[in-house]
Amino acid sequence: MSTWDVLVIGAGAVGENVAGQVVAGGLSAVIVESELVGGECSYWACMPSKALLRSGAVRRAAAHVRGSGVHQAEAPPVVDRSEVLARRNTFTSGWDDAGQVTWLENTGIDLVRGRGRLTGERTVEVTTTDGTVQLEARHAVVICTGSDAAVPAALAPAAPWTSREATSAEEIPERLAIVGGGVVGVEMATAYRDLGAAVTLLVRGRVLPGAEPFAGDLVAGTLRETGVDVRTGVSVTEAVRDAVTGTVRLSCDDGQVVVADEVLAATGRRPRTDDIGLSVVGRSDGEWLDVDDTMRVSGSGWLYAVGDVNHRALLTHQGKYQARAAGDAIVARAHGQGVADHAWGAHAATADHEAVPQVAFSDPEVASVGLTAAAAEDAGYPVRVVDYELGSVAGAALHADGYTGTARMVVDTERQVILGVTFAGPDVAELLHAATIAVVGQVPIDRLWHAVPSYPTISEVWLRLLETYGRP
Ligand SMILES: Cc1cc2nc3c(=O)[nH]c(=O)nc-3n(C[C@H](O)[C@H](O)[C@H](O)COP(=O)(O)OP(=O)(O)OC[C@H]3O[C@@H](n4cnc5c(N)ncnc54)[C@H](O)[C@@H]3O)c2cc1C
Ligand SMILES: NC(=O)c1ccc[n+]([C@@H]2O[C@H](COP(=O)([O-])OP(=O)(O)OC[C@H]3O[C@@H](n4cnc5c(N)ncnc54)[C@H](O)[C@@H]3O)[C@@H](O)[C@H]2O)c1
Repeated sequence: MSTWDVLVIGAGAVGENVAGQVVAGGLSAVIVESELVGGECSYWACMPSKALLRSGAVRRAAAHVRGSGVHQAEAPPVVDRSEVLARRNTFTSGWDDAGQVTWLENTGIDLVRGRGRLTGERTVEVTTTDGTVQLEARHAVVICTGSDAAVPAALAPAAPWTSREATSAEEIPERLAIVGGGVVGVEMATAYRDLGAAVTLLVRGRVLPGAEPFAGDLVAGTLRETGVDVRTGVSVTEAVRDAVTGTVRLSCDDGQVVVADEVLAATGRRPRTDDIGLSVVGRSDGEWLDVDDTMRVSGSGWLYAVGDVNHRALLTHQGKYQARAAGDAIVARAHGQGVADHAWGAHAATADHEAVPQVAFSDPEVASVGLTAAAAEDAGYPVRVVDYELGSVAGAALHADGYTGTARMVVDTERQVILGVTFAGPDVAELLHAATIAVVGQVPIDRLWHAVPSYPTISEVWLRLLETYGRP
């Protein structure tokens, strides 16, 4: 039995951050990884997907500025597929984790390669290529095993692509059907359209159902205008792959049939907690893990669950935020120090509840933080919603000819603070952090009038939103 202060299972971005945080706090840490150090985000999610999207986004942006030399009729698709894929491959380091392993070594984090499983209080067995090893933690075990794509039963017989195949593909299918209109669905519809595939997006409800409705409508409309066959309110009931040609035939509940060369299941995630020994803490394998705000698994004093696996916010930046809180809480508890687990305390991931930022890098982008108008009303806040057309802002008009987009601010009228903001339009991603600061800081509306946006930037929409709301 080898012993460390903290044992982390899963070396995705989140596990790495937990381990880094506890080592910085003076504890020893070992991390157990069954695939690639760096996890989903580095090799099959954020990085390759954004790399696939970037070239098309640049070409689109140029096509919307007269005189750039790129004409609207020329974009999409991108000019050079193989260059896009090659650029994507540099961001995944060719699916080689040597660079991340060097980071672990330089940070003083030990690595055991293999599959980890809880065997008792603070003990983990790792199945390696050479057999099993037993590890023990003095203070805490942290589960950071992430999530896998959830494939609906109706699609499973056709062995669909998941986000892994979509982000690592070396060939672009001529016809790609995508099932699911969440973030993966719209981002991959945008990327594969830009790469020249004929894309059909099959959505059982609305596009981007978690966002403000105008955002999903704008994305659906733009995808349609640029050649994507977007069908909403439709469910796939059967999927069959032809054994000879490899083509996939999808039958839908409205009687339509879609034939494609490949189908992508973009239908959400399931926890990677199969067979990891959760009975040790009275839980069942295969469950999402409920945690308190310091990421401690409910009812346990030593087991933490951080990142996707706790299902609080399935985003890299939010998982890393949780990792900083949990890592520092583990260090404080190990040293017998107090833990600031009150709302917005140093050891509490309070922002997970009502202040999560997210950008969908679709065409156009959707950037949001905090509560939508509907979520704020459901939560019982007294709400006033303020909308402003981004195209009327001078900076946006300069940014792109015919700029189309909308900004929404959701205000708590009792406290006069902002509960949520959504921007939908070209290149809005970088606008988001100002909104995040306003929401997390609960900056009073009357003080925001003194935060002057530079002229002529798209950020001037802040002033327009305030003017529309009226000075309190
Ligand atoms: C297509 C796609 C695009 C995305 N884009 C973005 C984006 O742009 N921005 C964003 O913020 N988020 C994005 N996300 C979400 C983001 O990828 C996840 O939130 C993030 O990867 C979660 O990190 P994690 O460390 O919790 O889990 P993971 O990255 O999944 O890491 C878990 C690690 O644990 C290992 N593991 C699992 N079980 C065991 C075991 N028993 N023993 C040992 N090791 C184990 C796995 O091999 C893996 O390396 C995207 C997701 C997808 C699918
Ligand atoms: N840019 C980003 O931040 C980014 C990009 C991609 C993914 N992610 C994260 O990864 C996670 C997974 O993304 P996702 O798009 O797979 O999940 P999601 O939950 O965002 O969307 C899944 C969609 O599939 C639909 N769906 C579920 N089951 C279905 C079925 N049987 N048939 C038809 N439709 C079905 C749902 O209604 C939903 O609209 C998300 O939590 C997301 O936040 C983030």
